[in-house]
Amino acid sequence: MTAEAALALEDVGLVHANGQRALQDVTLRLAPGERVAVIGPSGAGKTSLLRIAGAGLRATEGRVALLGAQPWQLPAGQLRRLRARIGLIHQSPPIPPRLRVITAVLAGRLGRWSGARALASLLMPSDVAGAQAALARLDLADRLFDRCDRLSGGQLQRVGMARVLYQAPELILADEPVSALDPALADLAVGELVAQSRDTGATLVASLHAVDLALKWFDRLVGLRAGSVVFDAPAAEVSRAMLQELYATEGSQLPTQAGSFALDGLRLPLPAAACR
Ligand SMILES: Nc1ncnc2c1ncn2[C@@H]1O[C@H](COP(=O)(O)OP(=O)(O)OP(=O)(O)O)[C@@H](O)[C@H]1O
Repeated sequence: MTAEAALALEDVGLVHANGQRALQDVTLRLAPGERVAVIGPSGAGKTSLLRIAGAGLRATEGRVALLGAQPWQLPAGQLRRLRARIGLIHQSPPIPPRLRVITAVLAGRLGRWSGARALASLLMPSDVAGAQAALARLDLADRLFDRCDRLSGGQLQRVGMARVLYQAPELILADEPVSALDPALADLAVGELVAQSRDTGATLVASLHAVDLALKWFDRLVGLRAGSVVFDAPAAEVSRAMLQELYATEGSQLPTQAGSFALDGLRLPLPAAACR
């Protein structure tokens, strides 16, 4: 395992505290700036994988290197600083309901600010333009001063994403970031995550339910099923047979933004490779 990978997992396994195995022998290596979508049926282990990648959960087997460090060997202060270089996007962002949108977005940089600046920003938002610009990218600039508990689930998801765009981390880990968005907004939002990675050089890993979104926006797809990597391939090489095998437990349907569709009647604008 060398230091230059943005993320390296080697033979990683995870058994949850209740004995449930979530991951087995997962080996993945991402170069800095790489963009990877993790796809797979429900329960495949996508969330578990991202939590391990973000040093939120410790693997029970194997080795993990994150931005050149081995997170679980760091003292608490260094682990905190490492986590501040990672942007986590959750399906349901853990944002206190009474917080204003602007404060939630500015919180993206709390880990990098001094204690005094962080406290001052909580009392009096310091970078209104910066927060507004991040929200505008997700078509939410008009909700800047709203309270988060006045937002819909999809709006809240976009606030969580704006927070990470504002944070500008080196590694973005997005766990089903667009599950509550309509197809047009989902496309916009995933496009903005990809643009952020292109513009800043950030490495991006996103778990996605919608196969068409993954194929459209990502260079590389990792298919996960029952805790194991079924394939790890450039998007252009992901074939219908590979997807069929990955989603075999879900019948003949592939999950997409436009709704499930039968593999046999594949008419969606998927890259040519996926229609083979
Ligand atoms: N905290 C937990 N305790 C025990 N088992 C868990 C826990 N979290 C997840 N699991 C189990 O680990 C396996 C993988 O779950 P995980 O949430 O990682 O899958 P997923 O691919 O993200 O699923 P989904 O697409 O439905 O969100 C599942 O069998 C799940 O039941």
